[in-house]
Amino acid sequence: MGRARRRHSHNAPRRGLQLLRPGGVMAAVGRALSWALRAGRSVPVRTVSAACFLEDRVQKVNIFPACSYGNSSALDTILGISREKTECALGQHPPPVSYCKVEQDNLLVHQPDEPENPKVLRVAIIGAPNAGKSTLSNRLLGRKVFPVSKKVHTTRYKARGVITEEDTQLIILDTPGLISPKKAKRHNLEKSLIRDPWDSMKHADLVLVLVDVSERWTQNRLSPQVLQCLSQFPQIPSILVMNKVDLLKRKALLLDLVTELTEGVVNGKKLKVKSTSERHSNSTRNNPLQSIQTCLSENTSKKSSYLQDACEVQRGSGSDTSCNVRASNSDHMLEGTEKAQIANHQVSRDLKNKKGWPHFQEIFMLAAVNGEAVETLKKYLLMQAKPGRWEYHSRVLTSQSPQEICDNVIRGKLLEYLPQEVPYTVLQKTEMWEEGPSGEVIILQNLLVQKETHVV
Ligand SMILES: Nc1nc2c(ncn2[C@@H]2O[C@H](COP(=O)(O)OP(=O)(O)OP(=O)(O)O)[C@@H](O)[C@H]2O)c(=O)[nH]1
Repeated sequence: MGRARRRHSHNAPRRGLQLLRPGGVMAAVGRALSWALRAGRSVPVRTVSAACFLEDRVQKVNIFPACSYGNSSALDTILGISREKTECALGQHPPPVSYCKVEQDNLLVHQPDEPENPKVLRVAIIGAPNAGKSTLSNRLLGRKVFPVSKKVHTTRYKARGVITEEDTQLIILDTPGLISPKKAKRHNLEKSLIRDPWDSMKHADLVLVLVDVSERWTQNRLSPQVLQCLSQFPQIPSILVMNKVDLLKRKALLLDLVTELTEGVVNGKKLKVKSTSERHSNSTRNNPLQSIQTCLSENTSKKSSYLQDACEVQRGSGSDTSCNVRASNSDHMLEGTEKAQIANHQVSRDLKNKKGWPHFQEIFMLAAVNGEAVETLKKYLLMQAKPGRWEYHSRVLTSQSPQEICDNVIRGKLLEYLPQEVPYTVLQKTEMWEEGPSGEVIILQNLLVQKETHVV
């Protein structure tokens, strides 16, 4: 879609694309956005799609009747919210970036205002599609800068989020969900979905592997693509983050999952599972895990409440286990040469029976959606930062342009509310981007679909 969008840079719809019709999908999309963004009402839509405010303010989106683009006198009418209300909303939710591209661009090239002894850590977040990478990134940043939806492949390309606290800068590299080139080809997905996670790894000081523990079929194994990524960059320290713990009814299951996902080894030490009852009675045989706690590291501050409630895992003194996974050249993912395909096949075969990674240095369990234990993870990440130059000015929150954020927010909502494959083929075309009377941004975007049937 990204490539197509770049190609399609003008008003006239290209062959195969339809400008959405009055009262058709447009209205449906209008309603979808309206619901999604809790505008509270939907009104007939003619050719204009949506007006929205950046980021958190997007909930103020109105679907409104067409007006002539750039007609500022119409803006007052279509805004539909009072100046006082807007000012209040702006105060509560300052935007993550300036809505003005030039201003954001200037900030991005601005000399970082680093202190005397700056520290930095670049964290690549990788994982299967829908694991919650963007949700976690947003939580860490404390703002919604990355798109989230319940459908897979919401994130289409890598983007950076920046957290600056005191002398430390964390750069969060949010990536598309890892998928195999075969799958990408089958579903005609953009190359960025294959390329970007690998690119992010190249720039990372630490890799955060996110696993959705609520997903029954994949909760106990890392995907072959994740394993491939890890084995390609074994020198980069990695941590395992088990997400969506809130959805897990039986928290004790976490204990088994940790063992499988780590092959029973964390930070070079064998995990020794010990029940709480064993601690008290010195006998596990007759006492299955009942009330269990975890203690994955000596650093107790890293424990999440889930871990504490779930199980106790004690590190034994065993030595590091060797990993049989052979590294492959990531370039083969991009070039698609015959040699690369053979290498890829070989690695896939090697990884086929492998489920976990025995080189994680820490484990976290959290629920990104409600922020549970995310602060603990953030503190840990800040502590991992090493002396190094900041990359961004402390006022930068993301490397994305305002337009990219807006496109993402709307795409996230389309994915959330339009059925099946429809949102994957919608092209977004921004027609208007203007400041409203109270400093809010009014954005009009046309949504273009590929099939006649999607118009109705
Ligand atoms: N219950 C629950 N849902 C979560 C949690 N974290 C994320 N989600 C939901 O999972 C879905 C996917 O989240 P995303 O952040 O878009 O996942 P992603 O890994 O970025 O997805 P891709 O763009 O496909 O790579 C959304 O509906 C989130 O609200 C969590 O901790 N608990």
